[in-house]
Amino acid sequence: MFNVQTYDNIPAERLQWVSREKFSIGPEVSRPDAILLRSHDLHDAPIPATLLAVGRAGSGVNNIPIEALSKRGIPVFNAPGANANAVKELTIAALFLASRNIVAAAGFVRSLQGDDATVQKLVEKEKGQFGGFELAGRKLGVVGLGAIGVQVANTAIQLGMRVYGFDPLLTVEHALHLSPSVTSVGSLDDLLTEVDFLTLHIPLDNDTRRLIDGRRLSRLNDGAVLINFSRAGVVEEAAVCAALQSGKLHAYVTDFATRTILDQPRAIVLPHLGASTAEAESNCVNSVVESVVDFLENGEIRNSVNFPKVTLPRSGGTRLAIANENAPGVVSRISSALAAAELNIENLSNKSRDDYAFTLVDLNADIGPETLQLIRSTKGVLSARLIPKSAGFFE
Ligand SMILES: NC(=O)c1ccc[n+]([C@@H]2O[C@H](COP(=O)([O-])OP(=O)(O)OC[C@H]3O[C@@H](n4cnc5c(N)ncnc54)[C@H](O)[C@@H]3O)[C@@H](O)[C@H]2O)c1
Ligand SMILES: O=C(O)CC[C@@H](O)C(=O)O
Repeated sequence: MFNVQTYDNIPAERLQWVSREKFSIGPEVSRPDAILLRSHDLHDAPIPATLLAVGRAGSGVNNIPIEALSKRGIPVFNAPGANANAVKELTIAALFLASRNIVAAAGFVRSLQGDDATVQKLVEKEKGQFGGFELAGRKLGVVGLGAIGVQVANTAIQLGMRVYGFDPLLTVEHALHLSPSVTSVGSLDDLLTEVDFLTLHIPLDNDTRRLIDGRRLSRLNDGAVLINFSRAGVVEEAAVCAALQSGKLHAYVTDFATRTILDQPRAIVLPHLGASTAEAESNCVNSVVESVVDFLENGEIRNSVNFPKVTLPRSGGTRLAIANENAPGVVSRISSALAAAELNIENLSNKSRDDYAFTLVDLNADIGPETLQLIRSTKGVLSARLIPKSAGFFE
């Protein structure tokens, strides 16, 4: 039985397909083998000694202490692309919210007092202050052409916008899905000088924190619109406020509420709603739970953000799942320890990614506690566990 502790109200009905004979799942579960969460911040929490995996039912992983978990040999899984359509749709909505002043206009109408005739008179008298502009022909810059950015760029092309994209780490997979009508720009500064709208679809990390600062905002066309469904920290908040106040920015549409931003009249602030659709929530939970279940039962790694993809068809015997440093000699030390215990390796897969590697070893016989301990204490091994012979993961 594996214990899976959940955070962020991940609904039990989304987990109905997971066998309760094999998995105890819920917020009250203790001594977790796995943690399943959305935006819950794990940075200041102690890492449970029992923990084998963390699953993020979403895309961004800045709420998870990736490096500390990696050093303990704990893979972190996410759900790449599973909420991209939901975020794309809200980002497209944001273009309209800003260009047609929809939030302020709707607020104005809602505030009107009086009978029909009075209301209609006021509407016709005041509507001029909410006049907008059209998207067709306007220039949109998309920063980050991953799962979300590609979809936003392609849909904006269909709306008749001229779209410019910037992503220094663009993958072949995402490039293949990008409309040929999107112009790829080689530097962020060059992209900024082109555009009327800028939308951000990048992860928050040490390279992207405050990426959009005062200097970069000053390169945008006057009256530009900034859209942020990425994370609050990818913009320099004080610079955004200054740009709103000076008119450099016509509007800032963001999914991330802070006191300062809420006090800006031309900020349109949403309550982190990008991925909040039934479809996205279901896709995210299904995707990440599938990865976590496969890892717990099989040791295989798919969709991890800190360890490589490793798969190995089960040959029926006992399996060792080992997280190790990506350093010379580790795999040979592991096989020497197994040979010393007179265990024959039937099948082995070792894959590496940056500083870390993961090794699956199928053995022809059961492994004793002393040998497992020996593997765990082998230089370069971060974690090792035994996966007994097992059939079928899902009911
Ligand atoms: N508001 C929401 O509810 C919501 C929902 C999903 C994702 N997000 C945020 O959006 C981010 C992107 O999500 P995704 O699913 O598209 O992720 P993704 O990993 O598919 O795409 C991110 C892209 O950003 C690119 N990138 C990284 N650093 C960059 C930089 N400095 N400049 C330009 N491009 C850079 C990467 O190469 C990658 O292609 C997430 O990390 C998360 O923070 C928010
Ligand atoms: O879980 C959510 O509601 C938000 C998820 C989103 O921020 C993500 O990074 O996938």
